[in-house]
Amino acid sequence: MNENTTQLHPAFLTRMKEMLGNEYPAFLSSFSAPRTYGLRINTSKITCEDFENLSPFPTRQIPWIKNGYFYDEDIRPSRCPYYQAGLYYLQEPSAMTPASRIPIEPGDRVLDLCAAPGGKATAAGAALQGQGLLVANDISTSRARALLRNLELFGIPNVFVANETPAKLTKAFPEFFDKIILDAPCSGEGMFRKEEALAKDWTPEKSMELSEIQKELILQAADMLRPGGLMLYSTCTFAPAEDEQTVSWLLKNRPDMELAEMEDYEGFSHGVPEWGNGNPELTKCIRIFPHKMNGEGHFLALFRKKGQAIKESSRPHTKPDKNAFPLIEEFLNEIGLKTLCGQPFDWERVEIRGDKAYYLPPVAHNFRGITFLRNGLYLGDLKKNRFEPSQPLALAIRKDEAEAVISLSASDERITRYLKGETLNIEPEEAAHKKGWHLLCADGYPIGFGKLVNQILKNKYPAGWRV
Ligand SMILES: C[S@@+](CC[C@H](N)C(=O)[O-])C[C@H]1O[C@@H](n2cnc3c(N)ncnc32)[C@H](O)[C@@H]1O
Repeated sequence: MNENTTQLHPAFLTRMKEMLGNEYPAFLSSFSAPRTYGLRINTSKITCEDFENLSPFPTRQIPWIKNGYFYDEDIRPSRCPYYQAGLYYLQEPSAMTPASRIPIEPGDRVLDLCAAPGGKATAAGAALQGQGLLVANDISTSRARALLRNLELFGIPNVFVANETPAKLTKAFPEFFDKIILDAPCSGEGMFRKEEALAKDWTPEKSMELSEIQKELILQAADMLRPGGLMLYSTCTFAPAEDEQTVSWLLKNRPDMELAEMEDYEGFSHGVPEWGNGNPELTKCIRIFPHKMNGEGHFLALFRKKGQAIKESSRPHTKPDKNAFPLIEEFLNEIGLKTLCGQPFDWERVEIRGDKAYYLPPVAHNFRGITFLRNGLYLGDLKKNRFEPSQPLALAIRKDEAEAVISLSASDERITRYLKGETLNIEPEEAAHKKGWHLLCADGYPIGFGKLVNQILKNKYPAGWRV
């Protein structure tokens, strides 16, 4: 045992030795290997090719994730303005795998049941390209807030961020979703290298306790999946009680659920039937071990619900409050915005609540009784005679979608100063107009709003977003 494995509980090591046999020494050695660092490109804002051309730091493609890149430990991608523009999400490479193995298409109705802080939900939202609906839920209020912030940073407009018990959601959404991600709370054995606290907190009883929760969650999630829909179950643990055994339990209790194949990669291992109830179908599950590939540790199972359901088309929203529209319209005209996330701006989706304006998801649903943090995109505030745009609106606008922009190079020190809340001097040739609302962009990618007066850009980057 080396210094990196002395923290590990002897019962954990004994179980891993039994599971891995002659691979066990390699598994142990992986604890002395450096951690892997990754970022995932937000393809709803930038293509991978454009990112590769733009990236100011070196990256290497993650071979099993189309839009994922490794970066070195000494790089701080969160300090780069592209991060504040929502161009990528920092995520451990194996944790990118679940969202990459469920085929989400624009227009789908997607649920991420245990979504905070948003590692999988941001990927699902980007795949939707503004069409369909993403319900992202977490039972913890503080974690749901972090989830909302990450979805806003990613510029995802068609989202409903809930803070509910899965039982309540199950009642509201019977057989509603085309795709479901259940990234369950787990003992986190695959994250021991990344988070030492998880290793210290591990007890032999923990997996059994968590597996009871996982069984309940997976049944509730199955209830919300429409026939013909797909559900991805994942954990970041190696414990069979939380992996193959949870999957076996669902298959046994829900004959309408079957396992589906996922796109393979040479470094993946597969589910082991004997670690579950012996069902040979369990080999369709994917396991990620740190001694087999450049990732920490994960388990994935993709389920299909048997049968077919006709996909309901989106319904228009009812009763838009048109009184507030002129102020919003005036603002949209001022910045020259006609589309949002590539779709024509749809006034039927504008909802006014109090003095706030929202852009509802294109899929209408009755969310009554559900505790939520956000329904749609927060557009901004209605003041007495004017409209103040929100930061989430700035981030939902795609490159070249607005006309009134000030586009500086990401390396221009004014971008850093803007992100700190300072006012900026802008040369006449740098701004689209002489005065008024502008969208400040880093290399064309929106960062936030400002108001130009006499070559001074008044900073509208909200205090809570500053770096
Ligand atoms: C593994 S984390 C999710 C990570 C997230 N999917 C991501 O990729 O960023 C599990 C989450 O489940 C939430 N959770 C725990 N128990 C839950 C329950 N009974 N129902 C819903 N969420 C739960 C936790 O608050 C936690 O945020």
